[in-house]
Amino acid sequence: MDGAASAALTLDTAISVSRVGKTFSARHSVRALEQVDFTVQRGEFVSILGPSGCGKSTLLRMVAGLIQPDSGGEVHVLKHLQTQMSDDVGVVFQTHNMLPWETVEANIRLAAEVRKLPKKDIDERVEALLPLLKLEKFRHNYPHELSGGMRQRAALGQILVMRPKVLLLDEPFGALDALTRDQLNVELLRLWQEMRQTVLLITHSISEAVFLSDRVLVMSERPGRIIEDMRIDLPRPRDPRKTKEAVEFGHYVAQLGHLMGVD
Ligand SMILES: Nc1ncnc2c1ncn2[C@@H]1O[C@H](COP(=O)(O)OP(=O)(O)OP(=O)(O)O)[C@@H](O)[C@H]1O
Repeated sequence: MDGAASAALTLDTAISVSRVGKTFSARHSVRALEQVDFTVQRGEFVSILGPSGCGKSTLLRMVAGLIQPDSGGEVHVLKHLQTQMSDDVGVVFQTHNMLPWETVEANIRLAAEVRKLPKKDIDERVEALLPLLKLEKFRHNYPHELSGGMRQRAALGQILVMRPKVLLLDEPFGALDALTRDQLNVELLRLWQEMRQTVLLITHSISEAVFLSDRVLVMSERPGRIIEDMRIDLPRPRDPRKTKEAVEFGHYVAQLGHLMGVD
């Protein structure tokens, strides 16, 4: 890391991505990312918007330690060079990862049990999580007995049980209808306000990004670069109706729409 990049790694930095590029060379060579640089402070909620195929998921998987950048690029999470997955970082994908033959509660307990956390601690964590996720009444249900929104809430629970300091969300509500998605966004904000993890969210929805975030990063067409880093100065806590009716909300949405060429 050079001087400037290391200076950016202040005490409060949770995620630092510096000079990251990625070329995949499977069937044919694809340059997915080019010179990506950004930092996320501890406790910040940051969203990434960008056209389909610009490398958003690739970037998130790098922050998760699932794939490595090309030489020269570095990703640090909580001051550690990210070379593999760690329990400090939780990732939720668009499709859930629940075992169909286990109940909601058993699925939520799973990661903590695999890591052999004391039963008492797991019990406490699950009892705290179920009401937060509004799943108390469904704890004994199986995944196929849940609605899509409940399944994604349970999937979030499977990750939150590990109390990750950094939460990476790859379009976690992307497959849901608009109404359920709006409801889950409100719940996600509520959870974040209680737990205050650092969150990095990938979304295709401009209004979702503005509603949830402290900052929105916009990526270019592939190879993806960060072309905008916009601070969202809307007051918190954010009431959905008041926030979305605010003139400033409309301005942010319009500015981002313009940058993404959708206006
Ligand atoms: N494991 C891989 N092997 C080869 N190519 C890959 C791999 N993963 C991603 N790519 C390519 O890298 C590019 C970026 O993909 P990525 O999934 O990161 O984009 P994205 O912005 O998340 O897309 P979308 O918004 O459509 O989900 C694509 O061209 C994709 O085909």
